[in-house]
Amino acid sequence: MNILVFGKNGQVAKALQLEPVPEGSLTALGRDDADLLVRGNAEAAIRERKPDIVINAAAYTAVDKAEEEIDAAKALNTDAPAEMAKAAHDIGAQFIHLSTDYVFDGTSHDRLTEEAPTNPLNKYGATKLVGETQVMAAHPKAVILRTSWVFSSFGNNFVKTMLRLAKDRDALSIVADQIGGPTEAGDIARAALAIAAKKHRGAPGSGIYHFQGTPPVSWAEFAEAIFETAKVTMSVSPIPTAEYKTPAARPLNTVLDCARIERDFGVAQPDWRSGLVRVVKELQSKESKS
Ligand SMILES: NC(=O)C1=CN([C@@H]2O[C@H](COP(=O)(O)OP(=O)(O)OC[C@H]3O[C@@H](n4cnc5c(N)ncnc54)[C@H](OP(=O)(O)O)[C@@H]3O)[C@@H](O)[C@H]2O)C=CC1
Ligand SMILES: Cc1cn([C@H]2C[C@H](O)[C@@H](COP(=O)(O)OP(=O)(O)O[C@H]3O[C@@H](C)C(=O)[C@@H](O)[C@H]3O)O2)c(=O)[nH]c1=O
Repeated sequence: MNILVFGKNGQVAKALQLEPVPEGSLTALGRDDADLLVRGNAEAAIRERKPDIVINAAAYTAVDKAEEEIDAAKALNTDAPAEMAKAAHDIGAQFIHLSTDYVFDGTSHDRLTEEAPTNPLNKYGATKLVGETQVMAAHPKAVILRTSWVFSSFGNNFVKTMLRLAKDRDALSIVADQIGGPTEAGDIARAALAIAAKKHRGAPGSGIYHFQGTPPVSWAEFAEAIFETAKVTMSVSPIPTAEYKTPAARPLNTVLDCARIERDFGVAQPDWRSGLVRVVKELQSKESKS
């Protein structure tokens, strides 16, 4: 099983590169190998390497900046995934793509199934949603993992932001009315590889699958858990979204129903608290070495 990953230096791609690939190999490509802003690069890379499976972990993930840089967000989140899906389909490769809880508007009070109505509030979510549709149109057997609130010891994420802010602050105001599920990049990588192996052996599942850490929390509760795990003293004041102004609007409730992925691929919902312990340990060990 030969896997080609796009997004080499991103959180999920880095986690993928740390996992063992039984009976196979994994090659990751970054911006220097294939700049995805240039049409045709993704297709050329897939045709040249002829993998069994393509995993797209590249994206434009700067949610606020995407409001301004719409062309780049569309190129990365819509056009490049569509091109990859078509090229993968053409050479007979499986395709696994990642999407986001920000395709929802967050107004539902229920757990969101894969069929729940979408209505992105921001450009990042909108470009990811069209990406989902185009991927499935180009490659009907593709798998799209919709995940959320990704954290790891690499790149940019909320855990690293909180620990960075704690260096010169002893109090933070954090939104408490946005509820979702933090998801460790390592858990996403293991889920994607388990699905890749099953699809490679001919397992039938395809389409959109929700995959999110549990239990559901607010960003404020997540921040409390981060400081508690890292043994950092910090006063967290819960605030409503209205009091934290950002260029891009964010959805309130994005608690995802993850039953389908367990039913079709036997992938259980991970407990983010275990992932947080691992990631805080990794960050503290990196810091003690620097
Ligand atoms: N982060 C999150 O909280 C969430 C992420 N997701 C989805 O999961 C997936 C992975 O996210 P995550 O690992 O956090 O993403 P990251 O932002 O950590 O990584 C994205 C990668 O895309 C690469 N990239 C950006 N522009 C280009 C370009 N022009 N050409 C080639 N590569 C480029 C970046 O490269 P470089 O390092 O060179 O900039 C980076 O390595 C994405 O699809 C994202 O939408 C879903 C829900 C939540
Ligand atoms: C730094 C900070 C953030 N916040 C709020 C802002 C926002 O509502 C929430 C999270 O902030 P961030 O900007 O770090 O997270 P954000 O970039 O919105 O994270 C999203 O990224 C994309 C890629 C996804 O796909 C989503 O699933 C989600 O993970 O916390 C505070 O309330 N206080 C603070 O001091």
